[in-house]
Amino acid sequence: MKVTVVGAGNVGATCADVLAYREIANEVILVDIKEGVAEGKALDVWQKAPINLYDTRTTGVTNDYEKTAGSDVVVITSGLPRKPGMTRDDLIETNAGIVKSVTEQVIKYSPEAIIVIVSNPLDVMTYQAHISSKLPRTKVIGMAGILDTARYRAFLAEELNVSPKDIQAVLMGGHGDTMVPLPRYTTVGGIPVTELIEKDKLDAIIERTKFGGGELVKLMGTSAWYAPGSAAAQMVEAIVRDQKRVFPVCIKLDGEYGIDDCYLGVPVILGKNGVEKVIELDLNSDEKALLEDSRLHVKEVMAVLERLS
Ligand SMILES: NC(=O)C1=CN([C@@H]2O[C@H](COP(=O)(O)OP(=O)(O)OC[C@H]3O[C@@H](n4cnc5c(N)ncnc54)[C@H](O)[C@@H]3O)[C@@H](O)[C@H]2O)C=CC1
Ligand SMILES: O=C([O-])CC(=O)C(=O)O
Repeated sequence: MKVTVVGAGNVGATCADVLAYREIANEVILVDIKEGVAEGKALDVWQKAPINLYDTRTTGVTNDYEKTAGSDVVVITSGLPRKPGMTRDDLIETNAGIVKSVTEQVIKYSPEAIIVIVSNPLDVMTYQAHISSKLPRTKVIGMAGILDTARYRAFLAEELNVSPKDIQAVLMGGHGDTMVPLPRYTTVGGIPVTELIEKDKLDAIIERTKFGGGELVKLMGTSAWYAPGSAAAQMVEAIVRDQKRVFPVCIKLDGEYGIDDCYLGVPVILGKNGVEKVIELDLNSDEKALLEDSRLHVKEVMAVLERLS
């Protein structure tokens, strides 16, 4: 299995590292526009192989898409990260141009690839890659839900003093402040979370999750990379190993949840064909209202993209 990661910055390099040391792919190509960056980071990951004992070949290139030919999965992380005081949506103008040109080059050499978008604003960059690639919607998907759910699970594990491994959760909607965590579908070792935590504490964790990306931007002056890079690699693993994992993933909705023509995070089954099924939960009226807020927000940002192009 061959996987290309475009953007050898914080998230892209982390993703390539996880793909290599967990031997998720046989071959990883790291691409960046900045001369030497991808080559250097790929070489560094390869030099770690004898220490951490893996044999995934990792190669870096500067804008040379011929080397990415025949990739099974392409992860796109190229683009600006936000700085303190910015929203993800503020990145749209620069990142739309980057995602468009990268997608066009990737698809030229890997027409059968499944594309995983990471660049922000996530839902609308997935839209951009979908229209630029002309691939079916099931093969152009965005990474956000695994990360947002991981933050929610990590905060709950800390509060309840349990292993994060035992917390299962699902989170829907856009990757932003309007994301929709679903306490009704959150369990701790099979026990509904609402039986283990007071409502005000759970509400505080949900609020912290919604602003989880911003919390890290404030601390570091740029956005997160360890959890995002690992989350993207987990999506790649589900695809290349045909694992049929159930994850929240951003995809264009075509009638599911009564929503048409909008890119939103929803639970899906992820396997070798990309999204193999969108799982439709029976949402209650409060959850439906939150999802509708999220849809309206993403639609507004989609309209900005349409005006730009
Ligand atoms: N979906 C999500 O949950 C998350 C999304 N992100 C987003 O991922 C993106 C990357 O974040 P970082 O890695 O932290 O940024 P970074 O600045 O560390 O890396 C971005 C890399 O993209 C490269 N690049 C720019 N234009 C390019 C082009 N045309 N072709 C190839 N490479 C190009 C840059 O040279 C740089 O090395 C940002 O847009 C950020 O907002 C970050 C974390 C989570
Ligand atoms: O917050 C950001 O800008 C990066 C991101 O999407 C996240 O970490 O959730």
